[in-house]
Amino acid sequence: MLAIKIKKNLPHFTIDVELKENNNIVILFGPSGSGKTTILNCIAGLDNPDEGLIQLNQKTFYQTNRKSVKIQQRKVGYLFQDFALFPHMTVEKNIQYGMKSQELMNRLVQSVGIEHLLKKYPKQISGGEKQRVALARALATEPDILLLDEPFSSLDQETKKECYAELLRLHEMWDIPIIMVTHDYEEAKKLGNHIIHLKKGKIVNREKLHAG
Ligand SMILES: Nc1ncnc2c1ncn2[C@@H]1O[C@H](COP(=O)(O)OP(=O)(O)OP(=O)(O)O)[C@@H](O)[C@H]1O
Repeated sequence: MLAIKIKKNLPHFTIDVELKENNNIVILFGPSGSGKTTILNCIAGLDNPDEGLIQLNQKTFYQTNRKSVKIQQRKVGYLFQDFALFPHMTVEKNIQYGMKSQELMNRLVQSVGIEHLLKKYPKQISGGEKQRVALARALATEPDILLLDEPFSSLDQETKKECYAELLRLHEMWDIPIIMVTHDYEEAKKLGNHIIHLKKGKIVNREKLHAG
């Protein structure tokens, strides 16, 4: 169970959101600059709210006036908008970083279709390929929660479909919350149990799609 009730002042508005989610796929949907990435960063521990509470499975990541739990202790898998691959490591080493099992790695490498890229460095591969590597790396850590910031935006339709299927399979297998940002409403409907519509830091609509 993920419980969030946070406020954070930004230059032009205040993020003020409350969420309680079981192990669902939750889509954060909203215009550019509405606070989606900032919310993911607060869950990951890269940024802090000004006040509130962030809890995952009885573990308090953040609470007003208390020392927040460090990012390394949160067991968060995060795919960043800019993919954030380590430039000096090959694709293989990037995925192995924080990896839990070789078997899972082999499976992920195959399902996102990057077997042929393992010995290459990030600067030698395309944007869509980087995105697939970043997705495999986020999943390979077997996290307690998965945060995905536009994880499929640079992929072609065929690869997207395969990655959707793999994400749904892993979600079923691991039963963890997945919080995902996308600007693609069709994608949101295909993958999300819930869609949270954000505008200037506030939740303006909550859609329940699939049971969860
Ligand atoms: N480091 C920062 N310092 C100051 N303001 C910031 C910073 N990061 C983001 N902002 C501002 O906070 C607001 C929310 O940004 P955020 O990146 O969370 O939005 P977003 O919904 O993820 O946008 P996008 O869909 O374009 O990625 C924006 O108005 C942005 O300009």
